Amino acid sequence: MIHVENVTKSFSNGKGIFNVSFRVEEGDIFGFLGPNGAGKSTTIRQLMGFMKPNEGNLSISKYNCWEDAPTIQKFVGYLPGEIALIEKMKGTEFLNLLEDMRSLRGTSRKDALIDRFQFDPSIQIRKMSKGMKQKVGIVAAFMHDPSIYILDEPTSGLDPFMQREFLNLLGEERGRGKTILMSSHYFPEVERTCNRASIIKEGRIVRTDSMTDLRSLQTKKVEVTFEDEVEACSYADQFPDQVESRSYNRVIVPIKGSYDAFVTSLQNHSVTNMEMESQTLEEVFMDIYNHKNAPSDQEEEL
Ligand SMILES: Nc1ncnc2c1ncn2[C@@H]1O[C@H](COP(=O)(O)OP(=O)(O)OP(=O)(O)O)[C@@H](O)[C@H]1O
Repeated sequence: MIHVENVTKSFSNGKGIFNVSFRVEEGDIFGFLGPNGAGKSTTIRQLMGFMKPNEGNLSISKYNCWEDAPTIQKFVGYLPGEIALIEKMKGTEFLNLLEDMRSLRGTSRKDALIDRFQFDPSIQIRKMSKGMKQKVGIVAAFMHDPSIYILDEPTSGLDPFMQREFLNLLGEERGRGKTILMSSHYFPEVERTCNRASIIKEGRIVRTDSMTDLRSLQTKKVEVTFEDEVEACSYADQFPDQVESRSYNRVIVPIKGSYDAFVTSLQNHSVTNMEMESQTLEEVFMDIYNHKNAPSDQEEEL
């Protein structure tokens, strides 16, 4: 549905994005995750046809993002990272103008969205707070009920309550079969919302995976309590590669992926208690980001 293939866009200062590839399939909520300056907006601007790549191809459905930019800009629900609204207009005037441009008067979801995000659109845009402007941008991106959304840091400027409301809306849209690409630098948001994600660092994709696969990279630490110290020592001696540490009758066993070997290792040992601690997905992302978990060739996995 959304294809980014070997895209390079470099600026005169040497920054930009380099050989970026990923695919968003129909019905995905796809997270595009990276810190400030990683290249998220540069990629998204090319997807919306505002910028031409130096190399590579970007397409949405059957449309080429550069050549068919007007078509793409019409049917995609786009929320820019830096919202440039017509400052002297009132929110209502701006949204009505969009409704007219899209021939939607009376049929759009505008009023329901304004109610949902609880703001007063009758205020002049230049007098609105950042969060209010963001809400106007959200209404503008969602009101024509598009089938594809491209959202650049959509929760930026929203308070936690409104962030939750927005993520609920994304879940509902996904339930209606919509395809969503959203950039974020906030790990828990992507963990909670997306089914797949790409991680971008300094203009290059570090990894693309399903959330399920990213979760399987979580290291769990199991603290096993044996009946007595002799039993714990016997276990630690038998499985020195599995045991991270031992203290009296307890051992710590880190596990990544399958539990089979761990479960088998406990046979014939007298265990009285087990407690498990999981790495958060944010820690997994940070490991990937710092290359501890990245595939050795740094190729993305599609
Ligand atoms: N027009 C431009 N001219 C020169 N450098 C640019 C231009 N646009 C972006 N850059 C640089 O390219 C890099 C990627 O920027 P980009 O805005 O895509 O990052 P981002 O991941 O969206 O960050 P943020 O989360 O801060 O919005 C940055 O180093 C930025 O300074």
